[in-house]
Amino acid sequence: MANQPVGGLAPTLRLSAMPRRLLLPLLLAHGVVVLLIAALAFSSLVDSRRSYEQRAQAAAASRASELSLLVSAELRRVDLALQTLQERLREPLDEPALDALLNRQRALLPELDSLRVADADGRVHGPGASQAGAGVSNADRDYFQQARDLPARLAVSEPKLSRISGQWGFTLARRLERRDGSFAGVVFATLQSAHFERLFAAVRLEPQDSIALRSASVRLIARHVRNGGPPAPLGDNQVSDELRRSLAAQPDEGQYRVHTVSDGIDRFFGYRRIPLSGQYMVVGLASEGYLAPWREQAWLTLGLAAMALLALGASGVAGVRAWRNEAGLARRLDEAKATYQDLYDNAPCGYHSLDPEGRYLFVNNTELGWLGCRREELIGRLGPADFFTPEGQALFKAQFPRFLAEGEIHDVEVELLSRDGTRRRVSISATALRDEQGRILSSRSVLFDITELNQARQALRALSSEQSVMLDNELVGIVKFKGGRVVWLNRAVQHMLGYDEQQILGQDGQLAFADADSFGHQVAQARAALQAGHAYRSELQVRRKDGATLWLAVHGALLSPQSGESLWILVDISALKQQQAQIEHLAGHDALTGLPNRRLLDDRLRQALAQSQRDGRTLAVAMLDLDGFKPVNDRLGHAAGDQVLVQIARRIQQCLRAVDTVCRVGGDEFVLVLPGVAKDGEEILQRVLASIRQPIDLGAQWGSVQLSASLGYALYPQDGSGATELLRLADQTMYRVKTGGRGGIRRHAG
Ligand SMILES: Nc1nc2c(ncn2[C@@H]2O[C@H](COP(=O)(O)OP(=O)(O)OP(=O)(O)O)[C@@H](O)[C@H]2O)c(=O)[nH]1
Repeated sequence: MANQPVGGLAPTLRLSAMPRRLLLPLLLAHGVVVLLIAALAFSSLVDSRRSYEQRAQAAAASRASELSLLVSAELRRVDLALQTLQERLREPLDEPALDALLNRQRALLPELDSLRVADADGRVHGPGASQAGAGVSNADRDYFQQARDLPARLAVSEPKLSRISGQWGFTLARRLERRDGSFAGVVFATLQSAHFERLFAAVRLEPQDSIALRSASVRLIARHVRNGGPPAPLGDNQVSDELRRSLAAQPDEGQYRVHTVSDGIDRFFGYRRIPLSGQYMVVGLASEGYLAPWREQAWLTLGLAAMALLALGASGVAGVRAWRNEAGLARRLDEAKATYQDLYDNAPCGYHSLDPEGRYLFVNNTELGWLGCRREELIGRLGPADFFTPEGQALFKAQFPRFLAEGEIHDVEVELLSRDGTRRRVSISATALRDEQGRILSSRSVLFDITELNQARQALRALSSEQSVMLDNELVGIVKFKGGRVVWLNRAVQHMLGYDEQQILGQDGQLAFADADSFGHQVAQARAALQAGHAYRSELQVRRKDGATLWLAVHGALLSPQSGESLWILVDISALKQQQAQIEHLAGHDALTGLPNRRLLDDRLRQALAQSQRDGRTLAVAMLDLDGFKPVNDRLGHAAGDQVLVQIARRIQQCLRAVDTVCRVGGDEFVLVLPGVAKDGEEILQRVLASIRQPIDLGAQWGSVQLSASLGYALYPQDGSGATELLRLADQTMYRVKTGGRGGIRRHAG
């Protein structure tokens, strides 16, 4: 099963997918908007251009109409003149009169190239006619024939090159009739193309606009293009097909658009037929001029569209960058999510979220491992309480109301029982997530495995209790000093010293010492050792509260140089000391009689010698051997012999002074050391022998015995100077007594 998303992080992390999903629609939307703007701009421009074109065509038609009126007015004036002449010439005039009449009329029409009359044969009359073309017949001219054949109408010629002036123009003519109505010729006026060209030049035009006057058969009469262009092919009837088609459909007026062949310029044309002459006024407005505002508008529109597209492009780029950034952010968020998921799942603690019924919503891998379950076995089905031991469940029940009330619990310790029966002690802390009404929606918990901690804690507890027992024992005193004052002590110390705790706390320890000097001496020694980093060991004889003394083995160590705390262990070694004394006593004394033995004799004798050497007084060393002791043993037994020895020893002691020493050095041999004897000390020795000779009562079992002793002695410094020598001399002397009959006393005699 795939890892579930980390509970609280999941909603945030899911946002990261949104920009990626939206990118394509966003780009498409950008594309649509771009197309829309382009389409709008295009459509606007097309509409606008069409409008400009329509306006151009309308303007062309309008201009054509205006100019046709202008030309028509010109022609009408000429026609009026022709009609006037028509009337006046009903009566034949002689040449001079005719010339005068024509001149008067011509003076009124300066635009005319010529105003003449042709007789019925076509011969021209009038001013300048004879010079210009005498004898020439105009009877072949179209206007002549028209005027002759159509009496009521103004005859209009096709454009022609004047035979007289050599200029292009056309002729208007009227029939002349005599009074009887017979044909008398024609009166005709010629207008030069140049006149119309000048007329047209006065019209305000754009540079490439054109104005043309064409005959009824569309031959070019006059043409004006403001900025010139190729020479006009006057008299030519080469026109565009569009014009011909338009004229076929609309002979009086119309519009069309065409690419002018002669100068290659695109124009909107309007034409208007001049009713009087049947000629056509054709005005061409160059698209370049007429569409100039549209072009400006087009540029403006295109500029705005371009700016809009740029802005859109920029926003698109920014959007893509933002997406990239967001994609990067999403990737980082995904990585962070993976990291957190990993942390969540593999954290060294258990995490879970529960629904309000206490069932798992989320659980991490660590906790799953603890429970020995798969995630799908738990989610929505079981809760952690299902894995608690009965004690844990009881604790959970007890804690749950508090959790509901406070919304959190901390460090509740329970035991989890995994599927395989493994017990694991965990510490649970949980917080509740509530809705606005305060109802619990879910809870989040963290569980720490404290199995080892608990074991350590139990071990520590056991150790602590062991330590308490140890510390609280009655035998080993433990006391802690800080700053030279007792800050803690155990009961053993109280028992040892006979003080209660409060009497010792805060004291410096002097109360256990007999005097301030010995205390000060100990403190100085201990301080020196501790400051040198050593433990301090010593055996001290201290004084109890009741005045009794006891021996303590003291072991002190500095706990912390910074705090100056030291711990002291006190062991009551009074009994040990006593035993030591006994052992030492035994080592130096005879076990049966309690008298010093030979080992101690050496010390005592040397001490006595030294003393005698110092004070110059006489030292007597005597060797005493019982007489007939063996028979006591033999007769009464060894035990009786022992009793005899004990009593003899006591008697000797009783005879001696405190400064004297009696040692048992053999079975029934004794050495007596008598320092500072007056004369030779024999008096004391005699008293000893007398004491020995008294009957010895051995009780009902053995009765009494009576013994004597032989004693030989030597004096220091008179007889010898060293201990060995004195002993040897005394021994030799005693043997002499023995051999001399026993039971006597004798001094070594040189
Ligand atoms: N009961 C007893 N007898 C001991 C002890 N030490 C030695 N003896 C005995 O003391 C006796 C000493 O021998 P001797 O000195 O020859 O005995 P004596 O009978 O006094 O002889 P003289 O010195 O020659 O008079 C021996 O029999 C030892 O066995 C002891 O501690 N207790």
